[in-house]
Amino acid sequence: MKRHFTIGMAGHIDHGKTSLTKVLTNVDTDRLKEEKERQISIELGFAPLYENEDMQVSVVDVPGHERFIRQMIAGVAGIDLVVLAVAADEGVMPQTKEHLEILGFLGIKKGIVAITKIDKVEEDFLSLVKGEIMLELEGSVFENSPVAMLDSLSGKGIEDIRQLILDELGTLEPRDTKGPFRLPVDQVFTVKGQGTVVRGTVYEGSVKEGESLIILPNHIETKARQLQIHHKPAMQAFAGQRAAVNLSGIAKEEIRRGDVLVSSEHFNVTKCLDVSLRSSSDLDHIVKQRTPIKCYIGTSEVMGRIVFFDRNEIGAEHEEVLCQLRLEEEIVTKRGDRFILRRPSPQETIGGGWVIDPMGDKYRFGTKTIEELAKKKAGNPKERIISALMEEKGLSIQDLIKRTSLNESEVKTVLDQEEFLSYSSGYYTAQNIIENVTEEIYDRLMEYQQAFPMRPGINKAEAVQAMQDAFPKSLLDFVLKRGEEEGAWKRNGQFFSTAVFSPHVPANWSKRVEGMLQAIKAEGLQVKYLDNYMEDAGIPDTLRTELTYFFTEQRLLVPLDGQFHLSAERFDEAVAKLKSQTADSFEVGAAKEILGLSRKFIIPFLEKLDSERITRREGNIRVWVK
Ligand SMILES: Nc1nc2c(ncn2[C@@H]2O[C@H](COP(=O)(O)OP(=O)(O)OP(=O)(O)O)[C@@H](O)[C@H]2O)c(=O)[nH]1
Repeated sequence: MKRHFTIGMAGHIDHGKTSLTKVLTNVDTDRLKEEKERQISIELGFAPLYENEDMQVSVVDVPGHERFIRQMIAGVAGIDLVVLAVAADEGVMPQTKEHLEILGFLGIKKGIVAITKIDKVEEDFLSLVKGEIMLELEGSVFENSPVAMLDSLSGKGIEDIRQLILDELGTLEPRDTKGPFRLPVDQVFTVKGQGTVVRGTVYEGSVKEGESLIILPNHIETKARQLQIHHKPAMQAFAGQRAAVNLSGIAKEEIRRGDVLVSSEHFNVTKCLDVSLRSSSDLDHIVKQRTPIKCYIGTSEVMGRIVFFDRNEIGAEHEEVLCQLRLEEEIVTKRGDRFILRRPSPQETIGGGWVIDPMGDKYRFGTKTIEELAKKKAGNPKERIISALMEEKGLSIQDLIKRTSLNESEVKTVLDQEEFLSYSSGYYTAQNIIENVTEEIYDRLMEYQQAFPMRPGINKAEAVQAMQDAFPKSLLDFVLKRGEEEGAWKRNGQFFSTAVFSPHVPANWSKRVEGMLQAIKAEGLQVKYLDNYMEDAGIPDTLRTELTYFFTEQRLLVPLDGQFHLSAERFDEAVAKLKSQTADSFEVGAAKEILGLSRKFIIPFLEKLDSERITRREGNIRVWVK
């Protein structure tokens, strides 16, 4: 398959980037009128450099002026190789250095040094000039890079650098064009008769004409109606290619630079990132805890703050710091993405680094958090999955792909291992999380039983409700069922209790309660209000509701109309007696006589029979049902 590469041009203002691009590609990237007038490249200029059956190469001419560093960051994201232009007559200048550092932050590994304007230096001095420049480049990505000596005006050295570029590109690993498609938008415009077009470098994956796409972070659905690569129609655009995508059904106002075009929901929309940060070696001020920053990531530029967990400030020490970025707006990112932080004003590079976890959380200040972040940073696929599961307890495959930035097959390979299991269709967790949830549920049952020994256990809905903030509901359902099957607890209707538990009166009250039940039983069917017996037995108010519930639930007493509570034994005897002395049905008068009850007691008693479906009332008579 054809490979696609983008080459970036970096270097100090006026060091010949645009001229070199022009002689290499025959395209004048300084194409805007304003640029022509001011002789400064304002917009990023892209031009095709080379194409054969195996590869297609384009150049992005990155402007050199300090003010335009933001554009350089947007352009460099997605670049395979950087050509650093250094004018022979000036050598390495301050802005060259800033570019070098930014390239380092952006993780650019391959470079070529183009020493331009060699016609401006005596030939005898050239090797000296070259030596000096290479000395300045020590420690940067260009330290061991091939060097070309050029005169862009006469074309001297141009064929050498073209060959160097192709040779270097040949040594690069192919970009992943198989994964989900992502294109950070850097330009949005309307084309007459076509509608909205966005342009950017395809970061990963590929896109086909007609494909359904999503614009993040606003989740707007759209379609790639047409594709263009370097102003020529194309059926498909691949990672590394600069592409223009004509989108259907979208107004220009709905999209802006910094938005990201994706093919699936595999990407995180986030405002809080765990990152590895290195400060700039030129940083001349202290960056304090929660300092406002401007974060450049992909093509987005968002204000935010740095949050440290093991210090309150950083200087120019350049060491790696694990910290967090809290942004004011949502961005789209995944693990491994590079970013640059700048001071909002005066504009100055603070540092840069890469995203460890795109979905950061609130953590405590202290070494424990740093240890966790270090683990996350080092994490192999399995550790990353475990760490995401530990935070969320259970996740779908889609969520795991987002959280870990692994691809689908990597996620599935890890989930196939025995430490993981599916608790609901498509949702996974780890065995030890199941154990933790089991323990937590068990502890809750024990606590509940201690607090309410007279209740049959904890109501399922209540238990799920109480734990739903910490665990997904379907995971709780799964663990409740599994614990029941394994005998960790038992279920009685809607109630769960530990396996050996049965509701009981607390030992210190059992004697009095027993006496009270005897007293109620002794009174037969003509009882006083339950409260009177409680009073007589010296049962405190606080216990009465629980006890009443217990008596009914355990069927020690049968409540009539909520006022009287009969001993269950006496109630059953009365039902048996009535049944034995009547035929299929009976009238109130007959029941009164048989049971020797006054109207005050017989009516609630018979209504109880109806409500228990022992009898059925039909006008004046009651028919036995069972
Ligand atoms: N003599 C000589 N002049 C050159 C050479 N390359 C570029 N120039 C001149 O240097 C000036 C700046 O060149 P550009 O190519 O625009 O430089 P640039 O780095 O793209 O500048 P910015 O885009 O503004 O950062 C122009 O006047 C060019 O004609 C060269 O090899 N020899």
